[in-house]
Amino acid sequence: MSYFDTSSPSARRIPVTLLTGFLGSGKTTLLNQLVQQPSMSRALVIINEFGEIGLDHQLFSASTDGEQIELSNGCICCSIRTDLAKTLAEAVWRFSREGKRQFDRLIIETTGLADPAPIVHTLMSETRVARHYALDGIVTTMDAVSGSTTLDRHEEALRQAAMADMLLITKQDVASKEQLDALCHRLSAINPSATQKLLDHGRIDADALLGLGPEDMEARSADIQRWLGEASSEASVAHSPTLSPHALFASVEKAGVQAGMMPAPPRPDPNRHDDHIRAHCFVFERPIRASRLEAWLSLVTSLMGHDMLRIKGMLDIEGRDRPLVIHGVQHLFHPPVELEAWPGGERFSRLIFITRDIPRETLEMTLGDFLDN
Ligand SMILES: Nc1nc2c(ncn2[C@@H]2O[C@H](COP(=O)(O)OP(=O)(O)OP(=O)(O)O)[C@@H](O)[C@H]2O)c(=O)[nH]1
Repeated sequence: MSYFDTSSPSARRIPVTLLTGFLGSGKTTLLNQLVQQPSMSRALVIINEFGEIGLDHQLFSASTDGEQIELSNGCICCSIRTDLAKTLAEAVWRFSREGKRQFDRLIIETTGLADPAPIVHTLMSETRVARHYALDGIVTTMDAVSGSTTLDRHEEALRQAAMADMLLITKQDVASKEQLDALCHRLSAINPSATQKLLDHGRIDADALLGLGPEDMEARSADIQRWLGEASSEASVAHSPTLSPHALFASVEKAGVQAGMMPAPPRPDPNRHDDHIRAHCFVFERPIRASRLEAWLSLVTSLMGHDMLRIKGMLDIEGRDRPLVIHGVQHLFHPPVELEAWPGGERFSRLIFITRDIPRETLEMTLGDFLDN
């Protein structure tokens, strides 16, 4: 029997959960919890990351043996939509053994800047995809601390909230009651039909996220587009040449992580989402002194405020053997987490900044001053 045989009951379409939510709102944290649970044990996970150096897939693979695909050459809602379609179509045979598919559910974690509508469109309208997959639901994480500000400032967040079947409100433990109430109230106005749940560090019964069953996603998507006042779901993205290296920092290539992560020349710029939002990735080969990095991070977050959207890092800190993972979401820094081992045995620091209207040179100049002294 072939897995292309759609007449067979075992070849029913594969349910897809679209996991979305703004930068740093807790998608990877949730995903790591979900894949530990029996109902997700045969899930294939696709992680789409913004910027040429991805960390999420490494943090995810550190926590599970499950099958995963990393897409980091751009955002699947815009610049690499065709890559998504191709990846989905190929996954059916790529993750098969002796004619049997090795996964029976798909979870797609989008970038924090993704518009879910074009992704839904790809799932439903690309014949080679729609033949095998069916949307099971859109789950959106919302950060209770920064959620209201993010909805004010970023249309992407508004779209993610508006399209959700389930809204998972994260970080209630560090939010004030006013922040939490205001966000829940606002979300009810934006998307009254979505279920809202409070999430503590990603902990939820995975079964609660299954079968959310949008009946007519196409119609709903069109309604939402109208509601958002936009005529088309097609995103247009400006592309620019890739980053130029700086003497202070080892290039990604030198650090030996080129394979599968750096874009080939004609590809869209993976670090650029639109004319304003950029990912700036830095790699350091030598261990970093914690006190200097801390001083620098507090300087840039206080100076650049809301325009510093997200900081992620896996760091080789002087005096420590294990990697330290740091997460900054706008003004909030989460407690760092020490991993058991260096993913893939590659010991070096990587720092990723997702910014609005902050040129790379500004970061390089200040970082250079701090780390040189
Ligand atoms: N206090 C608290 N922290 C949380 C909670 N959920 C997630 N976090 C923290 O928030 C930070 C960002 O979480 P991630 O899961 O990486 O967020 P993300 O949405 O995948 O981030 P991007 O990939 O940048 O879009 C991490 O430090 C998490 O530990 C929560 O419920 N409470």
